[in-house]
Amino acid sequence: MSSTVPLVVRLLASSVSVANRAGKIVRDVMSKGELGIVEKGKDDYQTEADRSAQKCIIAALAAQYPKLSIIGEEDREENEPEVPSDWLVVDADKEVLALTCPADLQGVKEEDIVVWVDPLDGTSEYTQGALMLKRNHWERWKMYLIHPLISIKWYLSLLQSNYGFLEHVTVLIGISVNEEPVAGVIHQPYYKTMIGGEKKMGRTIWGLREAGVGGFTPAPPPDSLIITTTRSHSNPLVEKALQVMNASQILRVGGAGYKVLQLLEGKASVYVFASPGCKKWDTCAPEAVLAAAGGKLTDILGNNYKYGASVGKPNKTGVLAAVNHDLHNYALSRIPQELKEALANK
Ligand SMILES: Nc1ncnc2c1ncn2[C@@H]1O[C@H](COP(=O)(O)O)[C@@H](OP(=O)(O)O)[C@H]1O
Ligand SMILES: [Mg+2]
Ligand SMILES: [Mg+2]
Ligand SMILES: [Mg+2]
Repeated sequence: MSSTVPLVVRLLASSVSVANRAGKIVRDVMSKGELGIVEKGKDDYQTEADRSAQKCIIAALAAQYPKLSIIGEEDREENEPEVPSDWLVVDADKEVLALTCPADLQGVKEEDIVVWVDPLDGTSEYTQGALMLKRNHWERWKMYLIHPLISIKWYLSLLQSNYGFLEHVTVLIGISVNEEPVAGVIHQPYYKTMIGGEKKMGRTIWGLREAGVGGFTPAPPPDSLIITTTRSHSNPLVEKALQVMNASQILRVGGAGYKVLQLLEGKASVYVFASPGCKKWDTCAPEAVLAAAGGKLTDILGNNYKYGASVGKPNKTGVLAAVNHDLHNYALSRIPQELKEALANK
């Protein structure tokens, strides 16, 4: 890899390749069927896929960039055992390597960078997707017994709905400099495309400040106000903020990464989550990619989160994001003062 390429660009290119490998780990754990679920707290789970994908990302990046600060969602063991050699990805995405680095980031050193890693965003959807897949095998056989034609149709529709859950899962790598997210990767392990009649699993979306975004086709926001929000972590405050938006539709999906993808692809106008619960690793990469596409992610009060190594990890005052600044302003103007205060005083 050419050392004339500025560090931030090289690190983003490496992160794209590492996220692809981590996505394969996420799929492999699911196919083996042994999820190894651990309950970390209320509505907060971890699986073997979260643990292994994080080990892969951190080991691969630390081996190439030893002075980086890397913060991952999952706890690390005191003496981490060595990872399999094929997890130590050294490739770097060629398209990203060719990007022009913003002038003020050209001299950035490893010591100036904090990388936020969410090895698997949407763990609830990952575990529920697995459960439904298991149930479907049984459902399939039951339906074959009843009527072969009906069963094929039903089975296909059931498969689609399961597949929909797994599509919410993403791998997030966010790169911050001077506390600000400047670049990021959102990898979607279960995104399916057909290339020349062959099925390809997974896609990787990236963004770099001033250079733009890649890995997908951006689309304008929908004509009417469509909100995207949590599927598995709602509460009365979250619902109150949804009511005041006066939206034509509310989409309830998993993961901060997936909700931001919905904004970028024109499926939703605004992402509203008026509650603590998300952490810096949930929002660093999505915020960077969204900003590179001209959008904005803040807390519910309209303030930016900071991503330095010593900041508190929880995003206590929620998330408000939109694909452009006008929509963000509109959504912010709809949030009543008492709701802002309720979150600020939590
Ligand atoms: N009340 C809560 N408790 C724990 N985690 C929460 C939470 N609310 C949101 N999160 C975390 O924020 C991310 C997005 O949440 P949601 O899908 O509900 O929008 C998820 O990340 P992970 O899946 O990486 O843990 C989720 O765990
Ligand atoms: Mg989690
Ligand atoms: Mg997450
Ligand atoms: Mg996670």
